[in-house]
Amino acid sequence: MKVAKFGGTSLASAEQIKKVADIITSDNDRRLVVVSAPGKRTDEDTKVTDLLIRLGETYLEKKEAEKELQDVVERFSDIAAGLNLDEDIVKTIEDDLRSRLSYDTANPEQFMDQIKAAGEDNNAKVVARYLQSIGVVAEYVNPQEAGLYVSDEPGNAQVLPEAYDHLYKLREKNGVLVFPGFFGYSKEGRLVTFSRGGSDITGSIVAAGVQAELYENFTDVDSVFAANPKVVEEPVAIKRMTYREMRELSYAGFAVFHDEALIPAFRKSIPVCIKNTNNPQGSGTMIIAEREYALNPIIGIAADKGFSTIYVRKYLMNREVGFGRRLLEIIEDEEISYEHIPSGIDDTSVILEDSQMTPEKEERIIRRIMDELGADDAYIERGFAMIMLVGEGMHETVGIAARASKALSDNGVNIEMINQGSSEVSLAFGIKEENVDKAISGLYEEFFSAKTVLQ
Ligand SMILES: Nc1ncnc2c1ncn2[C@@H]1O[C@H](COP(=O)(O)OP(=O)(O)O)[C@@H](O)[C@H]1O
Ligand SMILES: N[C@@H](CC(=O)OP(=O)(O)O)C(=O)O
Repeated sequence: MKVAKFGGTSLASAEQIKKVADIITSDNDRRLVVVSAPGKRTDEDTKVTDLLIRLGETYLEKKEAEKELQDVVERFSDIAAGLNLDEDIVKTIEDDLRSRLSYDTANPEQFMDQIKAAGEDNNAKVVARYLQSIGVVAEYVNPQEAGLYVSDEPGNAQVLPEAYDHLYKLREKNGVLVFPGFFGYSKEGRLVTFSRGGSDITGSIVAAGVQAELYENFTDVDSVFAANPKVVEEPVAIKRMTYREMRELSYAGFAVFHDEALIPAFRKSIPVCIKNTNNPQGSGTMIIAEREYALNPIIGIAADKGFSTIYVRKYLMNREVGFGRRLLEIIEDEEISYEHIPSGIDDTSVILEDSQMTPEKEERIIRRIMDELGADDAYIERGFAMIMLVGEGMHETVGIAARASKALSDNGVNIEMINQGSSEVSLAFGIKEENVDKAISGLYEEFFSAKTVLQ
């Protein structure tokens, strides 16, 4: 049994859904299909999930959002018409959206989860109905009935261990099962969504649950490339990479696969294949436990913006027992997580995602560092990007850091921070956001060439 997940771009229109149906029917092992909400049809378009967020937020603010509701209905109505489905399905979707709006708004995050999940839930029903209409034995699967249990953290659900045994029972069902991505249910029966892009996570959990032979993740590119194709022109395609490499690269900015999606498949040793809905014959990228890395120690370069640094200086910091713990406690008290802590003798920096910081938090953190830790200086700098060089062969290859630093300096990029992960599968550089594109291009030229073949 294979699990095939189709992303928003693969389901953005009736035309795309027809391609998806062809892919499903061309392989009898593709029995479990996980779907996202309809995504962008063009670069300027809006994803249905974003339309739903607009709907929910407008409703919370004004207790009315008819225009925003109709925008969502229209997307599904276009799709239903293009697939020659009965009009009644559009009416059912509209009723479903209205009933979600009547959910209790006392907890806005729980309310928003109800609304956001409507994209995947209704799209799964549309896809199942279309498959039936072309003669495929297919059915929609309700994630609650299937036992996809998750923690009760709105917008950031984590799968609960017991979910896997429940999901295993899906193997007993016949035909093609269409499973909505992006959300599960708490043990108390509340709908909870994963973080954005989370249908990849559903696919991986379901693949682990049914112990699939393969988890196929269909998107809009032929493979995972060594660098973001929007930054580097025609980057080399990665044929094979390890779970660790993909995890690091997706964490560091490869938007093609959610960084939390690998773990369930990895734990059950299920290979993952990234493929293109618009070119399903292509071999795609296989993500597996091990690869031969002698020829290609580095497999990819990723970058992500939106980081800030809390810089702290105190003379003899290195001699002070418990300084690091007390610094992190101050950050923990503000419910902020951190990414890296590069340190010197008398100074340290805590690098974190800027989106977690507010002016009030910033003010409290700096004041406490000065007052409680007796720091000589403390301030926050914004506008950093993290560049990550990733490859299993890094730990056995001399000179990678030197080559990377030279490539950055040759391109006029100042390095603000360097951090080698303990696993030695990645090397991170902190740089100013405005330098990201030239840093990626410079590193790409240093480690890859037009002739590079990533085995
Ligand atoms: N290194 C990379 N390799 C391939 N695609 C990448 C890479 N980095 C970023 N991307 C982007 O990821 C996009 C696919 O992810 P996403 O839009 O989430 O797809 P989906 O809608 O299928 O879930 C591609 O269109 C591509 O622009
Ligand atoms: N639709 C959700 C979940 C998802 O995974 O979407 P996509 O497959 O289009 O990245 C989102 O936009 O966040």
